[in-house]
Amino acid sequence: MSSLQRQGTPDTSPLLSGGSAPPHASSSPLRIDRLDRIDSRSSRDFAWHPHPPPMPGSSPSTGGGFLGPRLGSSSSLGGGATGYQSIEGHGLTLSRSSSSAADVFSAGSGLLLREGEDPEGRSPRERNRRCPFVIGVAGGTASGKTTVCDKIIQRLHDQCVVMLNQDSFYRSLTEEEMQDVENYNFDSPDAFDTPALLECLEQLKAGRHCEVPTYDFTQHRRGSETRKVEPADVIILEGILVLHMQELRAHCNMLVYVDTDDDVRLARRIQRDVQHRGRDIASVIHQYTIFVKPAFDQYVAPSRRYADIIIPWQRGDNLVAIDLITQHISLKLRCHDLLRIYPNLELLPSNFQIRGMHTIIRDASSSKNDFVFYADRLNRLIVEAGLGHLPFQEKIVKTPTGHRYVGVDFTRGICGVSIIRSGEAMETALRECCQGIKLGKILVHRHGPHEEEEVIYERLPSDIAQRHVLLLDPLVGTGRTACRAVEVLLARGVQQDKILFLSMVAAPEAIHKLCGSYPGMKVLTSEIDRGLDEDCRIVPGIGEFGERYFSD
Ligand SMILES: Nc1ncnc2c1ncn2[C@@H]1O[C@H](COP(=O)(O)OP(=O)(O)O)[C@@H](O)[C@H]1O
Ligand SMILES: Nc1ccn([C@@H]2O[C@H](COP(=O)(O)O)[C@@H](O)[C@H]2O)c(=O)n1
Repeated sequence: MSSLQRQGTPDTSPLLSGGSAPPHASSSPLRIDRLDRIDSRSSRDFAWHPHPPPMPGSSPSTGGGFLGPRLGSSSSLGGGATGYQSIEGHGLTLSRSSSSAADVFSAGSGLLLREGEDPEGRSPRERNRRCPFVIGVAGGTASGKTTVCDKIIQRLHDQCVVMLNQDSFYRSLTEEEMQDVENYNFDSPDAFDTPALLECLEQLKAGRHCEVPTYDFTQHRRGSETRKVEPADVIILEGILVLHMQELRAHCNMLVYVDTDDDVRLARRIQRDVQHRGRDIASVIHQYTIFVKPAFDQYVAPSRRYADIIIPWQRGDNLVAIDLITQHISLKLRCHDLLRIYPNLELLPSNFQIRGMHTIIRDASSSKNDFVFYADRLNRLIVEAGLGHLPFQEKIVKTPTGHRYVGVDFTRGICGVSIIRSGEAMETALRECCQGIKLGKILVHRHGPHEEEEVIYERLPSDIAQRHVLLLDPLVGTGRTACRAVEVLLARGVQQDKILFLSMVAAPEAIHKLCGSYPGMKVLTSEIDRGLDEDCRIVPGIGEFGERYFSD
């Protein structure tokens, strides 16, 4: 009997508990590759779907793995790494990343559970889950994938996270294959029951539980038991071929590659397989040479190019990398909490152009010219996005080539109302988009952060009650001034569902107040910041917007 056939302790646990990684923080850089892809995938796929979401049809980039900017601990980059931005409280530096979780406030996880029949037979808990954030984690055998996932799960302790191991979906060997198990290639894609894994993944993404097989590495077959996995906010899919298999990658919002030197992996593998998988050293080395290493070179190493994040994992725990990943996931989950709670909240879809505009606008050292230029540019995008929410009517026109074009007609009867003084900075964008639009103004004054808001001045179109109103204020912090302005409009007979509130930056407090108090009113903002400081200023914020825009 070869050691591949030996009896031993079944290793069917979803998490290998063994292993004691040295608890020192590594200064290894985390190689960030295309965090923009994480974001673009996230904005497309990672949305709250009351019904099962559509299958994401992502087409992975084939760009080189290490071309992206680097991220490392502050010690590794030092102060000289220009162009890098600090993540508050963690001493991290990153480049091009979308945001740190520190910038965003958690709205909690107020699930909207309702009892009742579900046509798909899901429980209320299953039904009300949002579409989960899926992280694919790959890397060579014994690279530390499970350990990395374990650490991510520990850090996401306030979120509901489940793990799917590709290992659990190894096919059971037939009697014939068992006879010649030494020559069976467990590192080939054919060794896995990928349809079963996909089915589980799809069930979880649809908000349903799934039954995951248990696998016995000593017997090379599935156990009779299955493991029930409940739907969760975050699904971690881990395995050697997760990044290699396009059908698995397509499900992931974030792709992580755990990068560990071959010799380190072989040493870890020998130790693990001997201790936990009933093998002897000779058989591990034989299997490694004949199958594991060639398959690594053929499938696993090349799949690194699909990774958004590559984590060097040979020298202790790379906590910098783990923190960055968990911060990014928290950011996504928290933003979606607000979007899920308030159907009347809209976020301007982000991209690097928009992030770049925010960066200049938020930079205290930006010149007045730059501030105004980029504020106007961003406001224009916000206004255009806002106008897209107005009702429309079909309109058919004839093109110069004589063909029919079925289009839409812009809504008539709209007006803008700016909240003085910052809101007036958005008037330019509105005028540029809607020629000749009527504009009104409201001035709300508050003597101190805890005083009542007082309406000092209002000048509104006389027929405002018949109009759709775009209410403009680039910054909303507590939301109290904005609410007071909304009250003025309502008192003038404007219907709630004909008000569209447009802002550049909103604190979560303002979102709660505006969206919660006026569920009929749509609120559109470009970014949601972390919160308010003790003086009720938005953090990280923009500063005094009106002052920066209008003063000489
Ligand atoms: N950073 C590390 N330093 C030392 N040992 C580690 C480290 N990460 C993982 N290990 C050990 O290496 C072995 C393989 O790790 P594991 O996470 O199970 O790898 P994989 O899931 O990629 O096969 C385990 O025994 C684990 O405890
Ligand atoms: N019966 C089996 C099944 C798989 N293997 C090896 O497991 C490795 C994948 O698991 P990791 O935790 O190391 O990622 C893979 O390299 C297979 O060779 C096995 O030895 N026996």
